[in-house]
Amino acid sequence: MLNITELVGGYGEKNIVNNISFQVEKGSILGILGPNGSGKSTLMKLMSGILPARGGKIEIEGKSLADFGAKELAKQMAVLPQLHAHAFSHTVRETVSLGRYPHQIGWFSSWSDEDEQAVLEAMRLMNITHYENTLIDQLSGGEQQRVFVAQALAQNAKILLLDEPTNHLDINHQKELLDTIKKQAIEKELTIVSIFHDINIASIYCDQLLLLDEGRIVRMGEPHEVVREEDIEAVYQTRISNYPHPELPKPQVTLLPGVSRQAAETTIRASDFILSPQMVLFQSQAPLKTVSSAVINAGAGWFRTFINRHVDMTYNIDNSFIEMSGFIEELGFKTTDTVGMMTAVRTEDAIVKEYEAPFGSVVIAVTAGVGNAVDVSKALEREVRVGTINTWIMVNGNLSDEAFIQAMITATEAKTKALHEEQVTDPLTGSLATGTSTDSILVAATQQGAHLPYAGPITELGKLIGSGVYECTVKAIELYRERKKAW
Ligand SMILES: Nc1ncnc2c1ncn2[C@@H]1O[C@H](COP(=O)(O)OP(=O)(O)OP(=O)(O)O)[C@@H](O)[C@H]1O
Repeated sequence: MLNITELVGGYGEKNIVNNISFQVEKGSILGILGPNGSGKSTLMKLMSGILPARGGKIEIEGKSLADFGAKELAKQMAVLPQLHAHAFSHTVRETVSLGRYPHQIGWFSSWSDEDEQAVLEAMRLMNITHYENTLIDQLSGGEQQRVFVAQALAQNAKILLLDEPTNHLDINHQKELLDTIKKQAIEKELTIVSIFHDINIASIYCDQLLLLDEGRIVRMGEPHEVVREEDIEAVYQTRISNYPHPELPKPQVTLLPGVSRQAAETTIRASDFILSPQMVLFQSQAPLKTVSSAVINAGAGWFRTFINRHVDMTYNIDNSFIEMSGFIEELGFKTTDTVGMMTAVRTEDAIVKEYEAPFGSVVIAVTAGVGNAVDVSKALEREVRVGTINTWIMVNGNLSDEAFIQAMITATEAKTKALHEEQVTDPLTGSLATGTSTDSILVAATQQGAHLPYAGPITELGKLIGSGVYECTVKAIELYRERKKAW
């Protein structure tokens, strides 16, 4: 375990690092974050003993750094510095072999099998074995970086201090290198401290993060405790936004640019919806922020083309995503820019209406087939039959995340109320239906104009969504029934 207590140090008259205390457990990675000049490299230099501390303690397994001889310390701690000065050129193998110097005895070479194995293993881990006889000077920056990490690994020290290990590396090599380092930390119980400029990568790979500003700790803890909008914005003095990693509980940040091309002013109009037997189509001038349960591009994203495609009742394709993508591309649209839904209902019968309010307006579009409606409270007792009500809520306004979710709740309640009003029953249970078995919903917004933080029925927006979805769903059901009668 590495234990730092009230560490102070700097250059000349000035203390750069002030009163820093933390511990790093075996098998874990601590990431150091902080803006340029915040003292990250100085802290590393103090921890490695390259720069003598002016106050505080650095202990490895309870033993003070000052009590280690140089070679003894090098067996405990390997350092990957930020800059590599080469007085003369070595081959890759020679450079990696330098990592073994703490293990050499006496003045004359005592190269052992263990040394050889450590060098081969380090080159293998960093995937540089094929360069072993190449001169360092002839490698790219990223390749050189992997050689220096290999040198640190060959040292077989229990503590690794890394200053921007992924500097110069492309995204795949960043991942490869950090996967390897993480694996080594876990399997060999290494203690790793690393400086990162990339907050997202640090969040993904580190167990603990330490955020430095002007030589002091602003915050330390697990990534969710440190990668917070307020702290990152204050320390880096830039606007950012937090978002969740799609697969891991590791918060991520993204920049909010100070300069960007002004988005074209966009208004969603019911009159711009095109209804045909093939589909309901709406194309926006600018991308709309969208959350949906569509077949194509479900979830959250920004899209310009919105399709509710008519398919035959018998449509049953294993990979509907690929088939639907083909349909979209054949029409000349881009799948990456399109939200696509399907329905067996006649799409030319879609109900599309526009509702005005002081804040802006909402366009609701509904297709409803209720022949196989479902009483969801009895869903466990009944077999599943396909049926679809597709509801789109498109808002000329700027919605918060809460508003997107509340819009879905409000719309779902309004849909169910419409089914009750129309006395739609579940054909299998005979009770009042609440929806159908594969209903889909979409909320999209221009994110321009009025800020709309909420969309429950207590708000103007919620009132429009509630009454609009109710009205459109009632009309869509009535039209669906008329068509059925006519057949
Ligand atoms: N050898 C030195 N002599 C005097 N001052 C130094 C020396 N090295 C660094 N400094 C100063 O110490 C402060 C902290 O520098 P340090 O390199 O530790 O920051 P850092 O957080 O690693 O920055 P970066 O992200 O730019 O690498 C800076 O103001 C820097 O000018």
